[in-house]
Amino acid sequence: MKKVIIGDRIVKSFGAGDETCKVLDGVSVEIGEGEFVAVMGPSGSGKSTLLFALSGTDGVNGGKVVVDGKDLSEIGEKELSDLRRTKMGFVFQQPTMLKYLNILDNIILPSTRDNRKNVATITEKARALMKRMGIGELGARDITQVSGGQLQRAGICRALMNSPAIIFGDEPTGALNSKSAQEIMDIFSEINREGTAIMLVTHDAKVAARTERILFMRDGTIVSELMLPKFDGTDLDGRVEKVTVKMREVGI
Ligand SMILES: Nc1ncnc2c1ncn2[C@@H]1O[C@H](COP(=O)(O)OP(=O)(O)OP(=O)(O)O)[C@@H](O)[C@H]1O
Repeated sequence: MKKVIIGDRIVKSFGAGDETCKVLDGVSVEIGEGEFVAVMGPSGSGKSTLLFALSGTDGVNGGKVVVDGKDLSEIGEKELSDLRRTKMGFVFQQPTMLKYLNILDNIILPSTRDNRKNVATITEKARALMKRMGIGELGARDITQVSGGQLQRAGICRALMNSPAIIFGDEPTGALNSKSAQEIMDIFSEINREGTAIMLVTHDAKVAARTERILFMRDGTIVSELMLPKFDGTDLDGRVEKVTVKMREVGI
């Protein structure tokens, strides 16, 4: 399987001198094309830091991250930002949307910033995505006039605008009720079935159970891994049970 991202013995520290804190302690992980991966672990174990390192959001202090054959530490700011924009999509717990723009304009903003000529084509793509995500009628609304689940759908539309090879999600369902969370996971499953790799940080066994590989972190290292068949919509309870057993085994 071709790799979208390779993390090789990543070390990440914060602080300096006596105050230095090693948050990632030599983590190696590879994400294959079209893979659906979850990262679980206790609070502070380094999950988000790993996601930020693999996505080039933050630099690393040791080891390397390779995306699309390029070592992120060897490319310039502009190339890194182009790589992130074209290959990666990001979905956070609280979608970071601008208050003075409506939903549609928020979705197209990152794509139109560097491409003012193609606003009509970009808008058309956004509208098609919004329709698919069940928010086709909400483009003109303010971000305060939609529910949390609808706002997250808008965040997913924005992440998909450049047809990325991988979507990173940091607790994307963390602020949603369980029904909305499962609906958002249905969307992620569909996106993944179409070939986009997804890497999600989550505390929720029910979310992790929808993925096919779960990495368990403790104290800045990956201590265990659970493989599951790709989710086909059946036996979610059985999958959740497997994740829960493993969580207990690992001590989460
Ligand atoms: N910018 C930063 N400066 C200093 N310390 C940081 C910074 N970012 C993260 N840390 C520390 O690194 C450790 C790991 O943080 P991280 O957010 O990766 O954990 P996490 O596993 O995602 O936790 P949670 O489940 O609570 O979100 C924590 O101790 C945190 O305080």
